[in-house]
Amino acid sequence: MSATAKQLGQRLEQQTGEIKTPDLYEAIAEDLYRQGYSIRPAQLPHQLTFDLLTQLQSIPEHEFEQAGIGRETDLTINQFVRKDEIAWITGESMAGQQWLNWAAGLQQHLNRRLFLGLFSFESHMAHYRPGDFYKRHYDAFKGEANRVLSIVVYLNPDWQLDEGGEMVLYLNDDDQQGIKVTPGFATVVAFLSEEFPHEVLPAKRDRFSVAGWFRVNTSIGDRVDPPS
Ligand SMILES: O=C(O)CCC(=O)C(=O)O
Ligand SMILES: [Fe+2]
Repeated sequence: MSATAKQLGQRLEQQTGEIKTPDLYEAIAEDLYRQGYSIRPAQLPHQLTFDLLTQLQSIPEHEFEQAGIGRETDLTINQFVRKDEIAWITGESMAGQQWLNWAAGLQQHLNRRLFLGLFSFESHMAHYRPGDFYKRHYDAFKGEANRVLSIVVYLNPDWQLDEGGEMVLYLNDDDQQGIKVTPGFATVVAFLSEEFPHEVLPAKRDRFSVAGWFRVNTSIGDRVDPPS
């Protein structure tokens, strides 16, 4: 291997291998500061990723629910928009708890570095069967001050490029091309919820992921929002 190819290999490895958790938090903070989103291939701790996959695959089919659109009372199920199935993470499983701890660490880091004022976190596991999709959408709407930061991690070992299932992150309303993210093992994506429309393309195989949203505290008077 020539020196340059070797250097390139090393650089790629640095960009795509597992890195220490504080370094990953900082890398995400810097990406968000610079561009409002962060794409970090294969960088979530691999043991955590593996444990989440094992946990997800152990959930009985009947505990998954058809994913809806919108919040609580106005939640609607629209199979033309999304077709995945989800299970909320409550921290009852060891892997779920470790994930919530990881996310709490990220929340703290981002609040310190970027003053985002993130206040609470909600998260679910998702299963997209072959052919499932989630059409272009925003996770939050401007001015509603609820979901501020979205995060998605992918749990799929050996994902091949021709298996589809990419998440396409669009940089604004007019962007029709977007950035395609392969849902490969331990890849982390974070983005400002109000700024980036995105979609999930259908895949040829089962696609497993964890998605989460950080909220700010929007309580007014004694109306508590978020509820927990
Ligand atoms: O799984 C993904 O890549 C993104 C999922 C998503 O956009 C969502 O659940 O809101
Ligand atoms: Fe989304």
